[in-house]
Formats: sequence, C-alpha cells, structure tokens
Amino acid sequence: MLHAEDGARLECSVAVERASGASAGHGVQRRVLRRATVTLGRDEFRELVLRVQDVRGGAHENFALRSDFRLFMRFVKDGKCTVNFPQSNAQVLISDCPPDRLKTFLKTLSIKHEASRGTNPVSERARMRAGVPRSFEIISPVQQKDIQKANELRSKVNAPVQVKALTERAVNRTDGRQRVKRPRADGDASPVKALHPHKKPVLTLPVAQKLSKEQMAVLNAVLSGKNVFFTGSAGTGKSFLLKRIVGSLPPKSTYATASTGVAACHIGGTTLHSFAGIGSGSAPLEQCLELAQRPGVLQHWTSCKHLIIDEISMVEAEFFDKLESVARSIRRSSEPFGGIQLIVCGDFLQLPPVTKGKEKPGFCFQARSWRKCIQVNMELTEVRRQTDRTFISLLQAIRVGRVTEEVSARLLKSASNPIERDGIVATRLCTHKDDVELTNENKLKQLPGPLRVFEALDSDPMLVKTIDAQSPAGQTLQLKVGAQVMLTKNLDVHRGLVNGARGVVVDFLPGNQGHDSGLRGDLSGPCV
Ligand SMILES: Nc1ncnc2c1ncn2[C@@H]1O[C@H](COP(=O)(O)OP(=O)(O)OP(=O)(O)O)[C@@H](O)[C@H]1O
Repeated sequence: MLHAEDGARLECSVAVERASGASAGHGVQRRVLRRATVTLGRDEFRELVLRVQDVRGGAHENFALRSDFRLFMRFVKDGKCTVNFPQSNAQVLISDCPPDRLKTFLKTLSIKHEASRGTNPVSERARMRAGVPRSFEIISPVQQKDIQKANELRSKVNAPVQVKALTERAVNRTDGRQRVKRPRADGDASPVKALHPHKKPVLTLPVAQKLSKEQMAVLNAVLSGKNVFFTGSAGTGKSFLLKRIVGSLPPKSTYATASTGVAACHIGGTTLHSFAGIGSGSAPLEQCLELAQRPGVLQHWTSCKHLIIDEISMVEAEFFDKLESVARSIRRSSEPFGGIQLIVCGDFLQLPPVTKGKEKPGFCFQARSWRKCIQVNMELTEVRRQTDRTFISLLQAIRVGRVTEEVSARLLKSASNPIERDGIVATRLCTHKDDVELTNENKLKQLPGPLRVFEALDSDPMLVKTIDAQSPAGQTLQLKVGAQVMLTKNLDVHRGLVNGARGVVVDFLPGNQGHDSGLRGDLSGPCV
C-alpha cells in the first residue's frame, strides 16, 4: 500500500491557464506559481478534485476531475504534465516536478478516477440545493480493492463491441437503407481512454523496485538536503540508486553527471566536464571563470541546485578543487561549492583518475575542498548484481588487492567462458597500447572477407603529427565485416554513442548511405 503523501501530493511549479472568453480563442489568463502544491482529494460530495495552492499558503483553486478532463503525459519523464478541464475552459500545467513522484501521482489519479467511474456526478443545481458546507479531504492511499474495481470497469470497456448484431438490425430496417449504428466515439469518455484509444492496459499498484534499507537511508539523506558521498563495491546498486535519486529531485535544478561518457549514459546524464565547461580545468582560475561564463555553460552553474556526480573515483582532486572555486565565484556565494547540493557516488577501489604525463593523479577525497563539501559518507554493502556467494567473495578479495593462489586459480578456470551478446564479444583489457594493437591485428586477420582501409583526411597537414599523437584513433582504420569496434569519443551521450561503446561491423554501404547504418552497438539499440 502506498502512503497518501506518496501518491496524492506534489510539490512543483504550476501555471493555471483560463480562456477568458466563452471560446478558447478570446485570450488566456495565466497565473504562475513557482512553488506550488498540487493535491488529489475528494470534496463534500466525494467527487475527485485537484487542488492547486502556493506553498506559502494563500487562496487555493479546486478543479473537479470529472469524466471530461484530459491528461497530457508525454513529458512526464521531464517532470511535466498538463491536466485539461474543458468544462471550465482551464488547464493546469505542472512542471519541475520530481519525475518519479509525478509518475506515482498520475497513477494514483488514474486508478482513483477509474475506480469511481460509474458514480454519477453531482450537478451544480443539486450541489446548491444540498447546502452542504465545502470540504476537502486528501485522497486515501491506493489499495488493492481500488485497483480491482478499476480493472473490472476497464475490462467492460475493453470487451469487444457487438458490431455484427447492430449491423443485422440495421439491415432489417423497413426503409431498406443500410445505416449501420456505430458505437459513439465519445460514448464512454475517459481521460485514460483518450490516451489509449484501442485497449486500456490493466492497472497495477504503483510500486517501483524497492530500495534496500541502506539505499533508502542514502535517499533520505539526499532528500534532507545534505551533501552526500556514497560508496560500495561493484554491484551494490550505486547507479541504480542514483537513477532513483535523479527521479526524486526537481529536474530544472538537478544535473546528473559522471566522470565518463559511459557512466553518464547509464544515469541519463552528461559528463561532468560538459556540465562544467572549463575544459580539463588545468588553466588558471581566471581563465576557467571566463570559460564557465560562456552562454549555455553559465546557465548550468546558475540554475544548478543539486549536482550528481557518478564514478567520482575517476575525477582528479585538482579538477574537483577547481570546480569548487568556480562554483563559489560564479554563484557569488562563500558556501562550499557555491551552495550547490552535492550527491557524489563511486568506488575509490575501482578506476583511478586519468592524467596525462607522469604526474601521479590525486584522488578526489584528497582534494583540499573535499572535507568541507561532503557532509555525510555512506556505504552500500549488499551486492545486488550476483547471488553467487563464492564469486562475490572472489571479487571482494580482488577489490582490496588480496589475490591468493586460490583466487587466481578460480579466475583462470573461468578464462575460457564464452561471453557474447549480439555478436559483440567481451572487451579484453590490456596494460599497454602495443598489446592492444597486436591483439586487434590478430583478430582482424582471423576474420574472413576483404579488408577495408579508411584513411583520415586532415585539413591541416601541419598538425597531423600532433593529432596522431593525441588522438586515440590512428591515421588509418582497417575493418572487415565482423570486426569488433569501440567508439573512442563521446558522440551523443543520450543515444549511448559514448567513449567505450562497443559494436560490431555488420556491413559496408557506399557513400553517405553508410552513415549510422554499418555498425551494430550494444548501448544504443540494434543499430548505430
Ligand atoms: N534495490 C534494488 N532492487 C532490485 N535490483 C537492484 C537494486 N539495487 C540494485 N539492483 C540491481 O543490481 C545490479 C547492480 O546495480 P548497479 O549497476 O547500480 O551497481 P553499481 O554499484 O553501480 O555497480 P558498479 O560499481 O559496477 O558500477 C543492477 O542490475 C541493478 O538493477
């Protein structure tokens, strides 16, 4: 069972629009509430009502949720939705709402609305006659019986229409005209029906996968506004929890980032570098501030209230300190990180920061500003990825560098296990570039079919040497159908085309037809 608070109340931005004339064409009055509560409840006649009120109090507005209201839910994952009330020529536009809360709220609304269909609405006349004092009661939590009732009513709507019988009746008319009576398109109007005109899906209890106790403790610390760092070994659900955290915070002021493109892609965010816009951060502070004030970047810094950073172990200490200074300067605040709430996650026993040259990278927890920025440190201890206890303890031993002979023997035994998905084989990690090249050459030679060679076209011949030295991709690229490939650049994080994304060549197409079609990838669906 859900708690009423979970499904019946939202905190978000609201705009209430009313058509000022009898028809919608006569101009619109708009009232904007930057922080509002939207509550689902029942009035004195037990009818469903949506109540909108400024969080600071003041007058509220009630909207009756009768059968003609419409829900527009296309942008729910961005924390937005519109409820349209044709009878009163009004609509309530909800925005900047934590997406997970909005989903639960709308599910509660759908179930309660469906379950109360069939009860006749009380007319305005009857309301006035009754003389009952106005009241508003927050909706009770969704229960199994609500869902059952809603689904029973839905199954009636889903039942096939007896068109044949009607047709026969029409044919038997005495006037001989073939008029077939059709079921009325608006006969059983329902907002949910409008979204699914053919068949309504079965409603279920709005319960997402449950967080463990320790995951819940982290979420609560985040929701209380604290700057949190949480860690845990591989598979303890750090990214899973981060996604839940992203869904629980207001989208306009929340930025989900990670140190690498692949990690950013997992939580539906961007890289920390692209959020910050200060390049590698190695330039002097003045220069970084200039970079951070460019249009498009400045807005990140000024609108951000909650900054999420995944895979923090790969963020370098000096870069973190630079970000912290930039945040304070740009936001003109002396608070740590300019008052931005930090939600930081990662495992310092996994990958370290990448640095150029020979200097030893500093871990983020060694940054000068780390201690003043992070208020709470938490650890997830329960591994959720595997249930095989032996394998888990083996991984834990490697994590802390205790690789005994027994551990090595067990690992070597698994070396020949086949690992493949959609033709993409497991990535082999090497310690040196030469080994990488040798392995790739050998694998390519083993493949049948002709070899295709692609030469890079460099517009500035003077810079070719530098580009070749800096770029992870060489001047020539040799491929065959069946070759395993990996992207070495973040092309489009949202589509999964990130540094490290894997694929396999399935075909070569001539000219510009080749764009986006010749590779199969494992991160962005069947074709990239
Ligand atoms: N509360 C939960 N309920 C159900 N499944 C969960 C839960 N928490 C985590 N998982 C699952 O456990 C697996 C590992 O989670 P996740 O990838 O978030 O771990 P991680 O700590 O980020 O790992 P890594 O450090 O390797 O990136 C995933 O398949 C995830 O869906």
